[in-house]
Parts: sequence; C-alpha cells; structure tokens
Amino acid sequence: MTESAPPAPAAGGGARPIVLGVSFKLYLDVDSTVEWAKTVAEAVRDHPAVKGGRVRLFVLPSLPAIPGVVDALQGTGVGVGAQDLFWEDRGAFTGAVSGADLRTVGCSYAEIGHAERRALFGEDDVILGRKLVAALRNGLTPVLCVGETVKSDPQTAARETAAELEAVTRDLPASDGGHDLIVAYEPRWAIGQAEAADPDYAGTVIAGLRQVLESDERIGSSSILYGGSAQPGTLSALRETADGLFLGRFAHDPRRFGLVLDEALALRDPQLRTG
Ligand SMILES: O=C(CO)COP(=O)(O)O
Repeated sequence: MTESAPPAPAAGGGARPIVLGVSFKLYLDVDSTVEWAKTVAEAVRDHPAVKGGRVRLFVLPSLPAIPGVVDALQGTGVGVGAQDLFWEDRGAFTGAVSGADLRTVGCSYAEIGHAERRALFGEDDVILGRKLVAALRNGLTPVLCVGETVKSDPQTAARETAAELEAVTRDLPASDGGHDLIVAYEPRWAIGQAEAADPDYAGTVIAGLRQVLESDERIGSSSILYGGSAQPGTLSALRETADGLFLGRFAHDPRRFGLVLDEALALRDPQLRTG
C-alpha cells in the first residue's frame, strides 16, 4: 500500500454521490426479479435525489433477467449490469458472456471477482485482471470485488485487501482522464451472515483501499462500497468511510431496499428525506 493524500469525503461527506448497488446472485427467478425492478422503478422514477445524481443506483440481475430489468428501469436512472463477463468479446468460447453483448442489451456495469466467483469458479487475480480490462474496453463500469477470506485484525485485512486490488489492477492500461471504477469491499466472512462487519474494522480497510486508488494515476473517479450482509443502518454506520453499499439479500425485498434508499437520501440531502 502506498501513501497519498488524505482520503476524499465518503458517504456522509457531502460532495460525492452515494452509490447503492444490488446483486441478485441466483436468489430470485426472472419474474420475481423483474417484479422487484418494476416496484423500485415506481419508487425512484421521479425522485430528485436519484435523478439529480446525488444517489447513484445500479442493479445486477442474473443474465436471463437482464432484458426485463432494463425494460422495467427505463428512464429511472438506475443502471443495470451483469454479475460476470468473459475477457474476450468474440470467438470459440462456449458458454462465455461478451462484454460487447452486455452493452448491446443495455448494461452499463459489470461485476468482477465476487468472492463466490473466486471460491466456486476458480477465478484468480490474473483472470480478474483480464475481465477488468474487458469491462472497460466495452464501456462498462467495473464493480470490482475485493475482501479477505478470514476475519483478522483490521490492519492485516487492509494490507491483504489492498494487495488484492493492486494485483487485479496490475495490467490496467492508462487512459485519458482515468478509468471510472467501483470497488466493493466485501469481507468474505461477512457475506451471507445476519450482521455486517464492524464499522471500525470495515472503515480501516476501506481507508486503505482509498489510498491505493488515489495513488493510481490510471484511475479517474472511484467509489468504494461496503458489501457483506449490508442492511438498513449499515450505510449510516459507515458514513465516514464508505461511498455506499453493495447489497445482497437484504435488498431483495423492495421495502427494505427503500429503507436503505431513505437512509442515503437523509445522509446526502436531509430535506429530501421521503420517510
Ligand atoms: O455478496 C454480497 C453482494 O455481492 C452480499 O450478500 P449478502 O448481503 O446477502 O451477504
């Protein structure tokens, strides 16, 4: 990890948009996912905080649900993305998903390196680095997941996670103005649990990741999200350090997602609070 300027203000800090992402993994079927998108579309369509970019939202459905979700969220400002992509765009790659095609069907995000992709599909830093380049080549904002496997002390976790980020971004080419990147800090031991990681622990790791990103001239704008059993209350607890949340199960109920959205609005723009 390299030293750099003090971290920019995070969620509670005022200037940057709060970013909320939701992954459906393989939890919901296509119809339920599209139903969720229709409900959320109604809730956010005309909301000034979302329309004005103070809160940035994205959703990552399973692949077959993407067209229906893109349709349901049309005109709402909520971005849609895939939970994975392949590193090549065309060729003899049976079963692979092209970033170019994701773009064609309306995606603007691609998740890379979720803990489940590493653990169940054998993806390593080299593979993930190629996928990162493929996402950027196709104009997809990468949602790059990093996180230590086992709970340790926050400083050790910060070093381990920063090293992971540096390894995956090693072959990232330079670009005019820098790449737009979302990093999701997801401690693997906190995924699928009842509670999120302790805010001080997560905050220490996020501060370390921010130093890595801010000292990398290839990165333009970046946001660091916390993921791992995130739920109503988590965003406020992390307001000094995280730029937002990457949500799983606790956002699959639109009402609970609405609570997190209200929390984001209250942090960013208290007078726009809906509830
Ligand atoms: O892995 C996650 C999001 O990608 C988090 O999932 P949970 O919030 O369900 O633990």
